[in-house]
Amino acid sequence: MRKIGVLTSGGDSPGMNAAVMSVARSAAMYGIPLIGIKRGYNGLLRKSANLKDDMQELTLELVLDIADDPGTYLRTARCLEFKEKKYQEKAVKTLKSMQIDGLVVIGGDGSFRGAQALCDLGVPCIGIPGTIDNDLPYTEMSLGYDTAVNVCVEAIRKIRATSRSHDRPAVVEVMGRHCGDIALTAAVSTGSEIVVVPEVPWTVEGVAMQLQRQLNQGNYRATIVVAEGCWESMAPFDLYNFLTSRGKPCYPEEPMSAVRFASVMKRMCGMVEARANVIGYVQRGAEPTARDSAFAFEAGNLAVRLLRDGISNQVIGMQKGKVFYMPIEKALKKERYFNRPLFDLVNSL
Ligand SMILES: Nc1ncnc2c1ncn2[C@@H]1O[C@H](COP(=O)(O)OP(=O)(O)OP(=O)(O)O)[C@@H](O)[C@H]1O
Ligand SMILES: O=P(O)(O)OC[C@H]1O[C@](O)(CO)[C@@H](O)[C@@H]1O
Repeated sequence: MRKIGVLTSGGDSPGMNAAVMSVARSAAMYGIPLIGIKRGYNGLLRKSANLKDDMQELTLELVLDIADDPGTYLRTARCLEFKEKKYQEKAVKTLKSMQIDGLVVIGGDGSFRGAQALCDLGVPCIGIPGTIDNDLPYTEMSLGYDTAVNVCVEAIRKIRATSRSHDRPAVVEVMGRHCGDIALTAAVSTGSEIVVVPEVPWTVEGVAMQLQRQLNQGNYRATIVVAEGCWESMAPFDLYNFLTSRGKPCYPEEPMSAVRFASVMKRMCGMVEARANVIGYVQRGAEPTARDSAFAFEAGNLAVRLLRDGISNQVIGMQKGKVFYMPIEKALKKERYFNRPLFDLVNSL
């Protein structure tokens, strides 16, 4: 390997910087110069006027202290045109011109598809899972998920404390576009009474009945944890007619949201108040937990060792507590498992 490149792609995730630091220390130890590529695959398409805005040599001096920092030092971005072959070929040209013989890609499944495309064009790539969503079925851990869950748990505990003081239920929206893992784990870890996720179809009336059951039991401060993407799996509901007929302004085409959902619950269950909280980007911009940082450290080193040893087109993961690797193509074909029994348990107690 003359040089190795590293990039972060997709949504940022806590632990990405720790992985870059580990890649840098490992590359330095094996005597391989390391180039940091900026803003995901955009950097490989050389969109900036100055080379240094697209890539820079990552010396130890630059990255030794970034491991604990949230966000990603290399910046990240979505680069939609990279799905097209002509742009992938352009990236290969850039890599060749920079004498970069191998690439470490830190990101989620979309980023891994990009890495697979580069592998198909002859560029050795290794993927490190970095997404808070935990939607990569081949691995038990993805950088940022543990941190995101812990941020949610801390927030929900506080929300439940004030909900308890005021005897009023709360709707808490957490991240997860197509994946309800953050919502489910956060709900289980906080004793929240109801959880709603994109994986399981649901009705507004059904959740109102669940909440009513809690109220009937004297639990006036039940927490409904909803995953950001759960509105997609909601059965059609006439929000406009429901809210406007009950004196709450709403426009005809307005979609459901945590705030509107809390309003609907309040009116369906005849409560004085129900409050919505959207935890949002504090989940993604948090400092990594020790668990995420430790995984990043091991994964970063393994990625460089694999490239050094001529092993490529692999993604790194965690299975039964051990770091391992497997072919990207195979990993992307794995079916995702959603813990339905746990989901049913939370909603049935
Ligand atoms: N099929 C594909 N072929 C080539 N590149 C792809 C493909 N899908 C995605 N990418 C590249 O990966 C980038 C990130 O993808 P995506 O937005 O799906 O995020 P991700 O890596 O899955 O992470 P997260 O879901 O956590 O945001 C895209 O903007 C694009 O540059
Ligand atoms: O940065 P954006 O485009 O708002 O992305 C949000 C999405 O990214 C994720 O945080 C994953 O990185 C999802 O949970 C969320 O739906």
